[in-house]
Amino acid sequence: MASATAPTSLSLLKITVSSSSASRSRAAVLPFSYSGLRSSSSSGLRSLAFSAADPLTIRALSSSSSSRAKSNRGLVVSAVKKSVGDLSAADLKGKKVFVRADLNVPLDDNQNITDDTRIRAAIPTIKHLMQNGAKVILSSHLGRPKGVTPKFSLAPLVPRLSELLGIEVVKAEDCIGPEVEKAVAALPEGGVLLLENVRFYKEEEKNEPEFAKKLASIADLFVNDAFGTAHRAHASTEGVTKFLKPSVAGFLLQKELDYLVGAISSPKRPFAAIVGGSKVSSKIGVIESLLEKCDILLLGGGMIFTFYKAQGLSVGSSLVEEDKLDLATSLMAKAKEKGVSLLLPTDVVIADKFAPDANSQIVPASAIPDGWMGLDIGPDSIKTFNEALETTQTVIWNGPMGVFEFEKFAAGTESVAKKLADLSAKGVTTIIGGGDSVAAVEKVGVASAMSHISTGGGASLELLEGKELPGVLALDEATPVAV
Ligand SMILES: Nc1ncnc2c1ncn2[C@@H]1O[C@H](COP(=O)(O)OP(=O)(O)OP(=O)(O)O)[C@@H](O)[C@H]1O
Ligand SMILES: O=C(O)[C@H](O)COP(=O)(O)O
Repeated sequence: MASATAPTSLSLLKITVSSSSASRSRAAVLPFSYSGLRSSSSSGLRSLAFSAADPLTIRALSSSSSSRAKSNRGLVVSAVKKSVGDLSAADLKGKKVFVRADLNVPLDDNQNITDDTRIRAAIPTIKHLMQNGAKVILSSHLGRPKGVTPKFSLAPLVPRLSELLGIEVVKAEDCIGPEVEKAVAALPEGGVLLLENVRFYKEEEKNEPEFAKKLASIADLFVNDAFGTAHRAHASTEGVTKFLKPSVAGFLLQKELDYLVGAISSPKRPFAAIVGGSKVSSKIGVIESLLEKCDILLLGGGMIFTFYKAQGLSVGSSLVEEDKLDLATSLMAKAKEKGVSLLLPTDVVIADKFAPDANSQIVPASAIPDGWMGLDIGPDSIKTFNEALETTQTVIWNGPMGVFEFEKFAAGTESVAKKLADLSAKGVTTIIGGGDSVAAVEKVGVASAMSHISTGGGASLELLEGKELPGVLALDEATPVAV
């Protein structure tokens, strides 16, 4: 298997060149006005927690990013979004703020939270609002319920939220209606009311204006911090912006955009992308987008066998997408044309069946016997990948190198995770683009070492493909400032 990387695209940010300093926005100095990057060696979630106490720090440019800012001189980035950090204390004090977060966390059969990452990631914005005397009305979905479904209630989140916020969070039984209005009226400054799962209403996913209007009616302004749901045009992510002004980005949303768009749009070079996962078909957009940006592209995971086969190699019973052979050939040609160094694994760990206890052996990529399937990248590939990564200043990773869920085939993925942690400690910007690569990084215990770990699965993939996220697009534009 191989590794993969995440590309980036910038259709979200329309960049124009200007020589006039008067027309430069703040984004001309800070790469994008919705924030500046923190130190590349800081951990994503740790730095978020830090910025909760001092939200301005999220804007502070680290020494590593200041060189990037320099290279952006003369650029005006438009379509940038206003942030909660742009609002003054007077804008917030006593105001009812509708905060959309993505608190879609996994629960076990006993309704215990098995991973609270998304709750912790939402805390900085909520704390900032509390500290500024706002009344926080917190909204989220959980799962994909069809109507009111008790097992998808947000009630199990209340104790953890209360613990992290240091106050007693009040829970509403609904997300609209008279009871909610009463609870909002009783909310003190600095208080937090958690609304019930907004997807208990089918109108949420249909983005029905009347429903959005009802949600908006209980608040004065809107903060969207739900990065993981920003690719959905739903009533609580997009619809409410039509009824609430200002509508601004929260700190988590800012940070995700900083890394998944900002750090990749003008990276410290060399810039490597590692892309893995099961199928090339699900990563076409990401690979194509990354090829426009990166210097080195490392490929791993199940997708590499389609590339091998396209080159005429035998792949045994490895995962292959026969209808994507031409695509693999054209991606290789595109890499050449763009001057991107495309690295495919040179050896693989093969198995006689798809199982944790399969027999395994290491063979050159060109010597996979019939009846065997490649389930991980081999030691030579790991060495080559590590050497290539050693030269980089920015790395983005999306998708495991192999079937890391099986211990026997986890070495390639784990070595990439460890290598990125090492690089991070040396000041390289390391970005984990969501999905299984995040699980791998957590499994290895190096999550806190990375510059940024995305809280979005589908949202991060869409962003890396260069798609515009409706939940971001709908927010107010930042006011340009002369510099
Ligand atoms: N050689 C391989 N053969 C079969 N499956 C593989 C191979 N290498 C990796 N995989 C599987 O790919 C899966 C992850 O692929 P996927 O495309 O979902 O990547 P991802 O980046 O996690 O995507 P997402 O961000 O959408 O979750 C893992 O479950 C892993 O076991
Ligand atoms: O887990 C996610 O990716 C987000 O919470 C979005 O959930 P959804 O795919 O059900 O919209």
